[in-house]
Amino acid sequence: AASTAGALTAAALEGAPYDLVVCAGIGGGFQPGAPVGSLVVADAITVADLGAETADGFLPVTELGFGTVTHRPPQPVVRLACEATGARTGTILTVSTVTGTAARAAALRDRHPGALAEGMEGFGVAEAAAAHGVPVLEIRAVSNPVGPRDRAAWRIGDALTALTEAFGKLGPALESWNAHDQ
Ligand SMILES: O=C(O)c1cccc(C(=O)CC[C@H]2O[C@@H](n3cnc4c(=O)[nH]cnc43)[C@H](O)[C@@H]2O)c1
Repeated sequence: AASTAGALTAAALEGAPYDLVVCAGIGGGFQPGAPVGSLVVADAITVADLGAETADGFLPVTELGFGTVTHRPPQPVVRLACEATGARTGTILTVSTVTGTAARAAALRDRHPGALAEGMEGFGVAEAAAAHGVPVLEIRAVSNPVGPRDRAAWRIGDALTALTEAFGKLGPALESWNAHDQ
């Protein structure tokens, strides 16, 4: 969030503001929707653990009466990105603790039925972009299943290769999008 805000501020001060912020990285995939090696583009970027724990369960900040928990990338950009890269689309959760048990994965799926992936940066990046009035896109290549911690199941190299290939297609596809028409 801090780096994104700094880059957006610097660009604006130089008179060359950005039209789009792209948050890209590897992530965990909820099974069976997002297998290892697949790509996910967010139609919603949702922070999963920003709130308060109560005796009756978790309350997101919005239910406490403040803040935001979801940012929605522009639909035309999501569609272009999916068409160009073959990515699936769904909610990408932002967590501050990587999920490491089946119980936590199930709890997240119960609370966020549309969740396909989780990562750690998307919501912070989206908050910074929103503060600058710039749209945001999040793309994740799935390096591991969301669930019981199993380092042997990580495929970071394969995920980074998939992400690199996707980026080769994303740039040209996004050039056909006019930020000012959204
Ligand atoms: O130690 C672990 O069990 C563990 C499992 C998965 C990922 C990590 C990381 O520290 C990676 C942080 C980095 O990668 C993204 N990422 C990748 N997989 C996940 C995930 O399953 N849940 C959340 N974030 C993930 C994350 O966005 C960071 O950039 C450690």
